[in-house]
Amino acid sequence: MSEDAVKAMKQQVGIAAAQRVQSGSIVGLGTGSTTAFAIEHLGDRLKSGDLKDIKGIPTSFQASVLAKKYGIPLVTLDDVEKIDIAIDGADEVDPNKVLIKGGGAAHTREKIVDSLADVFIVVVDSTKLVETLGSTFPLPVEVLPVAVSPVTRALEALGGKPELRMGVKKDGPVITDQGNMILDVTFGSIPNPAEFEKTLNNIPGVLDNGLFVGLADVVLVGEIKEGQPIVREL
Ligand SMILES: O=C[C@H](O)[C@H](O)[C@H](O)COP(=O)(O)O
Repeated sequence: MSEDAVKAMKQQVGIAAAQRVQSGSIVGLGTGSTTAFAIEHLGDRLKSGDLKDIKGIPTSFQASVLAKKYGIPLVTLDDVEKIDIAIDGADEVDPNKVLIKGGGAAHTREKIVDSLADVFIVVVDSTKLVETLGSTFPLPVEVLPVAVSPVTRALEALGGKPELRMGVKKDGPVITDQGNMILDVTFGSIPNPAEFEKTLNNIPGVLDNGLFVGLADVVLVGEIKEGQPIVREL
């Protein structure tokens, strides 16, 4: 599939999710290239007057920068008791709406925000749909820098092949918004994600991993049909 086609699907699905936000809502703002289109469209709706009085809770510096660019007022988790709706992308989605996230190293904060939302809408293009999790994308694990070596060994003992994520346009490892590092772990497949999520998070030094189990309420999928981008619900 061409890059333009994937971009068109992401844009369409991002807009579709942003259309579901109602005036007065507290909105969790996810991270990544698909959610960026949703944030932009929320800004467009605010500007046109179609949407009023929303407040965003960003899941990363990226989301916060975009929200400011598009005129979305921001609050923190200290300012609100609940989040009405969260919109976020994913790297893999299985038929049970279980996700792998963290391709942008933001999954720890995303999980906090997405799990607090009354409605969590996932936005993906059709290339993200998989039968078995872990088959196309390594699982991101956020790790305290001092614990990278022991956590690497623990992940290997669980059958994974961990690789320290390295920066692009930056020498050395990727440092997350929280000051930690990311191990991308290839498992080949993850047949029991609910149990595995807990097993991984029990390793001392692991902050959180990219498995999102039982959190997604709605998955919107961008597809190309007869040459045009369309959106369907999984
Ligand atoms: O850490 C990043 C996030 O989990 C993203 O939501 C995920 O990687 C999907 O990103 P994109 O929409 O750019 O494919």
